[in-house]
Amino acid sequence: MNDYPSPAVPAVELEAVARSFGSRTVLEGVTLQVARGELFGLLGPSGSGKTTLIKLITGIDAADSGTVRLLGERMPKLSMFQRFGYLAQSDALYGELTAKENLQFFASLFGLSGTRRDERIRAAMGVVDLLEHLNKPVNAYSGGMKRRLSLAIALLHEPELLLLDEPTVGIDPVLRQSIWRELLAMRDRGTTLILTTHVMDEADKCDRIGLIREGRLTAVGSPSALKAQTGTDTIEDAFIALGGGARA
Ligand SMILES: Nc1ncnc2c1ncn2[C@@H]1O[C@H](COP(=O)(O)OP(=O)(O)OP(=O)(O)O)[C@@H](O)[C@H]1O
Repeated sequence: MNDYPSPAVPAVELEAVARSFGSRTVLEGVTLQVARGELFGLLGPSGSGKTTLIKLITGIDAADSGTVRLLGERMPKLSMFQRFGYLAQSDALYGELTAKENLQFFASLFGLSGTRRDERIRAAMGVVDLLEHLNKPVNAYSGGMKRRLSLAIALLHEPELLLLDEPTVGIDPVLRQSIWRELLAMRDRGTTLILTTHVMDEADKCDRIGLIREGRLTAVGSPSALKAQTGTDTIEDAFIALGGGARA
């Protein structure tokens, strides 16, 4: 018996999830299923609860009520840590170390070693176009390079599920396109991807989008279904019609 769930088990299942900080309700009544192999985008104004929701899915944070399941397992659960890749909104890197040393450190956490580790480091750094900067200390990296290195770390162990919080912020348009080609190729190989974005043309590339407003999931559907539902031609107009509004 392997420990992979059957494809019938959703990648992520949220049931009536709620989370508050003090007296402030940040998420309420969030129910959602993301299928395995799906590319799912979370959209919503700044402060609407996207990052909080991603953290609940990773198990970094726990819901106050409701259930969060990841690959069939009730979260939070520490042993699930190797099963997904997570790109946090802010980069968590060791500045004094080189990129390669950072990658080696995370590889050991993910249980990668030997030739496979070296191959994966080169492959992940190739995706983000940083191979020639492998031996540079991270302190000498630009903000965009740090973001790309963080993405390489999230991809390092070829996880079956990737959670990416604003993956292309600070990345130039050319590289953004090549990263998106890779994200779509991963999806086509069966990886589940859940990401947050404020970029409408990125939202358009998702299989389905969930719109969050003030902690509630207000609409879920494919980009074309959301456009049809609102009688709009662009996902940006659909987003506004569905109450997405401007950034707070
Ligand atoms: N640990 C915390 N303690 C208190 N408040 C928090 C905490 N984490 C998040 N919040 C609050 O919860 C709300 C939602 O934050 P969250 O980061 O989930 O929003 P977001 O949709 O990801 O925003 P952005 O698009 O700007 O990243 C915000 O008002 C934020 O201040």
